[in-house]
Amino acid sequence: LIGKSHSKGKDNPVLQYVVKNSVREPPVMEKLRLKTMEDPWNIMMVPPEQVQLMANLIKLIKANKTIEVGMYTGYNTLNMALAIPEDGKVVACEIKEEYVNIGKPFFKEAGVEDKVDIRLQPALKTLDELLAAGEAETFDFVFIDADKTNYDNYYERSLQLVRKGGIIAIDNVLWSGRVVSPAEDDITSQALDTLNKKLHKDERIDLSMLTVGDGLTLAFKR
Ligand SMILES: C[S@@+](CC[C@H](N)C(=O)[O-])C[C@H]1O[C@@H](n2cnc3c(N)ncnc32)[C@H](O)[C@@H]1O
Repeated sequence: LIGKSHSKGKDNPVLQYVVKNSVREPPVMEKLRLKTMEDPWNIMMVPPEQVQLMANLIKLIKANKTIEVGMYTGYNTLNMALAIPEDGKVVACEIKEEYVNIGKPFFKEAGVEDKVDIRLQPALKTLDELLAAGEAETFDFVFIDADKTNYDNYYERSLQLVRKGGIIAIDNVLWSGRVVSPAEDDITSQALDTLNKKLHKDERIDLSMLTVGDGLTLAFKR
């Protein structure tokens, strides 16, 4: 697995060629990415080559309402906010205020702050609140990228929240390759492997598992 262009794949000439010859990053996103690179946990950030794919999918399906499960500094939240129409919405789930505060000024600079609805609490609570508020089947695109052991819960909620033809994108599904034979005490790899195998048989979706970044599954709701 090549990995992300700013971490494991930093010195991979083929990946760097891909980035150099295909990434079209808006200046405000470049600023947020560089700011995020100052954070010691920048390895968590979704790479530009991946956010651009998700922006293209969002435009392709004419997504209006989206959800980010695990926002970190908001690089993909900003990406989605820029890809949706003026009246669109991104519900951004995060538990750490320090991360949210890094992203906020860039949402403002991009003029998309009104599209971003930040929920500073556990993502599962937010997804359950959206369902309780009658928002089932009103979302077009969900990106799952928070605590891995909760992924199955996020996936099941997302399937209820997304409309037919909507997309659930699930990040880190290859977990640096560790899903291939998870160690006995590695509950994260085990959880991801179990979810991958469940999705393979799940008749509620069509799917593609991509080797971009740390592995990205696209689940298209039937
Ligand atoms: C891999 S990072 C997300 C990267 C982000 N999607 C991006 O665009 O760069 C995972 C984030 O999920 C957050 N997180 C962890 N557990 C969470 C939970 N239960 N609810 C909401 N966010 C959570 C972490 O604080 C972290 O910022």
